[in-house]
Amino acid sequence: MAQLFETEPAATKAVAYAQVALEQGIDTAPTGLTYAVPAALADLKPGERVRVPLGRGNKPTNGFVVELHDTSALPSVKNIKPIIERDRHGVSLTPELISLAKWIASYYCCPLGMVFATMLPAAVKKGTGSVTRTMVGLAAAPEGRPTKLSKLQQAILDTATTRAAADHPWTEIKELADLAGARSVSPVKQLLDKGLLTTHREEEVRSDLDLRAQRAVGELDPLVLNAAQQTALDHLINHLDEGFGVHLLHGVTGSGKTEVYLRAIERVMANAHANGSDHPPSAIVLVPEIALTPQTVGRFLERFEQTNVAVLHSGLTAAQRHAQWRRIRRGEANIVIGARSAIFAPLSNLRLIIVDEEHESSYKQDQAPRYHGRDVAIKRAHLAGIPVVLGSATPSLEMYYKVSGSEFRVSSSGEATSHDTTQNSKLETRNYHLIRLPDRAPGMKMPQVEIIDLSDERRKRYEITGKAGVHLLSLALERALTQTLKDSGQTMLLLNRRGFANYIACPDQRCGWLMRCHYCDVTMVYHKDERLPTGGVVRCHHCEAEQTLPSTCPDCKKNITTFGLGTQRVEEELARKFPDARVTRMDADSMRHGRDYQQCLDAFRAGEIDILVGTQMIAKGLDFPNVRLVGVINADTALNLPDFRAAERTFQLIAQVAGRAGRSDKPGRVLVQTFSPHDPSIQLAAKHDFESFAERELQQRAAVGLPPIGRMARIVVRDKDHYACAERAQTLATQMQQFNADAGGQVRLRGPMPCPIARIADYHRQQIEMLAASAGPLQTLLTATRNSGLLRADQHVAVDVDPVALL
Ligand SMILES: Nc1ncnc2c1ncn2[C@@H]1O[C@H](COP(=O)(O)OP(=O)(O)OP(=O)(O)O)[C@@H](O)[C@H]1O
Ligand SMILES: [Zn+2]
Repeated sequence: MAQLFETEPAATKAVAYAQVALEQGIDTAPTGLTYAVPAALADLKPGERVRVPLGRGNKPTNGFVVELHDTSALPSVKNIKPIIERDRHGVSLTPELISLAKWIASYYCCPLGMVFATMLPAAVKKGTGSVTRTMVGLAAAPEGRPTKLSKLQQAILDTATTRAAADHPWTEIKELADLAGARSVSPVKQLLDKGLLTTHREEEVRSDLDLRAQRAVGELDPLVLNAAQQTALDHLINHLDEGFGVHLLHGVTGSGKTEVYLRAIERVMANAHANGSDHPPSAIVLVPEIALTPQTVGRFLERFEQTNVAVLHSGLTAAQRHAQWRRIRRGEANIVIGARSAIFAPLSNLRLIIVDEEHESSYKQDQAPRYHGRDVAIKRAHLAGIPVVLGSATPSLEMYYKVSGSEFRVSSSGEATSHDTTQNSKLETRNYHLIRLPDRAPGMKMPQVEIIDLSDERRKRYEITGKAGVHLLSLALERALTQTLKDSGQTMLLLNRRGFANYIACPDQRCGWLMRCHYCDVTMVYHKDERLPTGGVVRCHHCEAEQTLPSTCPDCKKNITTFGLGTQRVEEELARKFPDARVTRMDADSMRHGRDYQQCLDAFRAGEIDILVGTQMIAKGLDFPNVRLVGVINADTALNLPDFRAAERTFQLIAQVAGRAGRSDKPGRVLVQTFSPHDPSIQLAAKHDFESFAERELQQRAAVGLPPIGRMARIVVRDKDHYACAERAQTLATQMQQFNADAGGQVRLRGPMPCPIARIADYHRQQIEMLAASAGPLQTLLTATRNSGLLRADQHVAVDVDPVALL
């Protein structure tokens, strides 16, 4: 260290001090470390990405400047290490994003630098695809005496002058020569030698993304909004300049929410000088997973052809993502459509945020920082003082609870009563609005949903055939399929489980052998695969471990049996029963790349597929007018999971997939097969009755203080060593109980206890669950625990605030 100062005193003399948050996240300094700013970097600004030395070995490490100070708050100024250099590609974040990052770091209990790292696409950090071009332009103050110029030299100088006047001061050497009619670049070089032209290096990211190809086709006729759409739009327009507000657009499936978003954005774009900013107005549209929602994206690209749209999602190559980000950062694109992380788009003058399908769990990131894209969107809107629109046919209970100004309070038995929640929520509801689109867009009706009792069905089959056993397709669904095929309509069949069979077992119940993963506490799933000599493979859906299918039980040597449902089995059953139908399966196994979805959906739209079988992937936002039949093979897959949101998920899945039917003037029909025909979430989904479902479910959650009425956080401790895991979890829990008691005991702590899946990928897992009446006490407890050094954000401990996945 000392040497560094002695050898380069002038360059490293500190002109200021910077708080730098390191991307790798340092738990002992969660908000960053102090570094000296050398004279060479005197113009450094907050938000810039820099390289700094770390640790004894001064390992160069990336971080972001959070704040700059004239003096250092640290006692020994001598030992402060200097920043090495700024990011080679000049990457920086806007002040607005710095504020947002600070909130995320504190709310989700994650080191600030890790949040910054998450905000930037990896391709931007690596500079993938960037090339440096040498540009030439007129020299500001030509050196030397004017000399006589050749005709070509003069032509080039004139061209450069004209371009400069037209706001293009810099041109590539070759291009300038071409424009002036010179055959080679030598006259340009001569002018550079004479000092009449000068050079400048410009970085550019090359990528070949053609957004035009992704536009929706058709739908060119301007739609006339129906009354509810118009009311919704008027409401939004009225609030555009009213500052922060959350507007939940609860519109039934096919109610035309997209059209409302489009018009609201049109309005924002038209109002260029609304707030006196130099930058054009901009907007962000979040969609759950772009590969699954190509139609929504297509509609935006179609409508805003003139404006500059950028897309950000995992289907792009690294260079394409980098190029899109640069366009946004430079202000060339001002409408950004993307998945979760697009909420970090570095836009200036942001005026509106839209979160489509806000209930989708894919908005929650499952690694640190474990943020929820929708909630970050709300915070970003709050910081920017602008409206955010959340759209869904099946709103999350979190959002519905907030906007409906619900009367639910945590009951006395739930311990979690607190007066301050009531007051907070009163304050909050003023900014929260509910807009409803109760009917489908003109010309379409909600489909009729029938519930089919599978136990009844089993009995009927037995009476007819004399054979016991479960059939994937009920008689009613079989008949409906036959009819739909005859009418040249299309069908979607949902089964939320991949593979062929999810149980591989010994047929002898006294033996009871069941094939489990070696590394996880779950059963293995059998996948058929004709490309394999064995005809299939047994796979774990949690760690991806694979084995071959055993032919006999390892314990008692009887021939094994496979049972349980899977999409492959449905596909096989359809091939047997409807040999002439064109069937395609759409799940994570059959669709490996973004373009697979695109191809499959294009084929479906073109009518080349009669029956589309798939997991929840097919339930999302798709709009195909010829779908007349939707079948849910088994509505119970999510119902019995050990997760307090099981009913909510079941409701959403059924309501959403049912919503794919009848999206034209032809009526749609939906058949839902279940062993729990009287379950309220299934019953109410069949009636399209979201309100009753929500009221009922909220009442039950209130009774036990669960979210959204109470707030939850969860800590998962994992370790390959069972005892180390249990011990660490116990130490943590004991310490937390103490902190909680010290702070007045406002948090209900549960655990440590094994997670519902107690081992994944050979890691044992223990959890501690926290519930409180509001977020504040959870924050206090987590902060105290972190400050005590017990909550390192390493691979052994995961902190999850507002958890979505509980397994
Ligand atoms: N006012 C209108 N008149 C005629 N058609 C309309 C109108 N508004 C929307 N549509 C059409 O209705 C269909 C459904 O609209 P959209 O996909 O926006 O529904 P949605 O509310 O997003 O539904 P979901 O929640 O199921 O995704 C689209 O094909 C759209 O073009
Ligand atoms: Zn496994």
